[in-house]
Amino acid sequence: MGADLQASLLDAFADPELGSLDGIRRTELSRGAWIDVLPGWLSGADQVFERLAVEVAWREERRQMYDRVVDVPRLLRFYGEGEQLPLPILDEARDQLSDHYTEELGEPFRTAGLCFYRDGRDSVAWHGDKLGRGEHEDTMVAILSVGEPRVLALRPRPGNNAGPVTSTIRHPLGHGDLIVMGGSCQRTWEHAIPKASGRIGPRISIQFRPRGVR
Ligand SMILES: O=C(O)CCC(=O)C(=O)O
Ligand SMILES: [Fe+2]
Repeated sequence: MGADLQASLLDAFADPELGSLDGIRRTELSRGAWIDVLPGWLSGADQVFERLAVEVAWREERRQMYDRVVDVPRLLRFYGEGEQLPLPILDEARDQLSDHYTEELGEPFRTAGLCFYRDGRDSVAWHGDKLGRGEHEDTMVAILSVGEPRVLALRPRPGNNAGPVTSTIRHPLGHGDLIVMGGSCQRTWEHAIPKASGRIGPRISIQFRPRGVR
């Protein structure tokens, strides 16, 4: 049996567990934005994916796009402040992130937004999480990814005399990986999960945010 297959079979039975955040690595972008990345933060991620896929009351949403109403191309569930999260490991993840970033962020992570990408046709268009404070203040959005690896793309926000967009970053997010977008990232940069072609399995993203950021 190959080592990869053996590891994935073991993972299928393992209870979920978070590693230390000490090994997280920062990349400075521009204009005060940065990303911190830690591959494989969550082990036993198979169980987390399976349970979230089945147990969460996923919602389809529709949004006004210019003169039409269109389906949002992913399923959603938002857990506001104080709402019970679907799995204890998500409380652990939020609390560990709050501890790790306490000095730099100055407040805890409080909400959890979940997205379910059913296949490669599901996506998120370019945006910053700037409903609320992200538009004016530095903040952080931490994303834990489980399931099919998908690319998180980042680019400087167009306009503001930003010049041509030459610096799109395509960051692959795999099963159990963590990325934290920080500093001015929500207002000076944008991010997206582009559509993907080929046989793309489902992915669930868990985004932790402080109060008033969305
Ligand atoms: O799926 C992701 O990792 C990103 C989702 C996202 O950007 C959002 O919901 O604001
Ligand atoms: Fe976002």
